[in-house]
Amino acid sequence: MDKYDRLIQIYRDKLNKTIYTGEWVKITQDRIDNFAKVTGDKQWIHTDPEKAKILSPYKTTIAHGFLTLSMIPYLTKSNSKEYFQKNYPEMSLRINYGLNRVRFPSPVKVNSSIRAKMMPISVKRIDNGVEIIYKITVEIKDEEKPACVAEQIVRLY
Ligand SMILES: C/C=C/C(=O)SCCNC(=O)CCNC(=O)[C@H](O)C(C)(C)COP(=O)(O)OP(=O)(O)OC[C@H]1O[C@@H](n2cnc3c(N)ncnc32)[C@H](O)[C@@H]1OP(=O)(O)O
Repeated sequence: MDKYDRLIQIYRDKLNKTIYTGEWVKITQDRIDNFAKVTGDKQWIHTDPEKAKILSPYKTTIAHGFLTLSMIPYLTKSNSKEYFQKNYPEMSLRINYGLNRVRFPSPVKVNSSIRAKMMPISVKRIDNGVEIIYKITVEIKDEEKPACVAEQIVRLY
């Protein structure tokens, strides 16, 4: 058994279980505006509180869906050194291979709080490595429907 088989063994026991629940993070207008600036997506539904109050079905500004998506590493702390050492023993490199299904079931209204949960749903051997797929659910405080559900594919070497 090599280091990849040992990692697969560890993850087989974690499959379909929530292995991490992050802290709540408030989504401020400032964060939304900064995301609008760096991506060039300045649609009023996100950036104009006065217009949104009158015209938006949500009666306030909402976060870009891609902002929520891009916060997944921060919300799960999965890119930290501590996370890597704890969760991927013996590995030296992690690659974000991409996403499968992504949905934004519920809008994130400004000043609401979100957090992420991680659940490994598949683990398999690949050439000189291991591939793990996580189901990520981003919840909104005091709301039933999540902001985002996504499957993230991670490769470990
Ligand atoms: C110009 C603006 C740009 C933006 O960036 S806007 C910001 C980002 N987008 C949003 O905020 C959209 C928010 N979403 C919604 O308002 C609603 O969403 C919709 C109106 C778009 C659709 O609503 P409904 O037709 O009622 O669909 P459903 O029941 O919400 O399901 C949508 C998909 O989400 C999955 N889903 C819902 N709840 C869960 C859950 N709890 N766990 C896992 N998946 C869930 C479903 O299965 C389905 O998926 P399946 O399209 O593949 O059938």
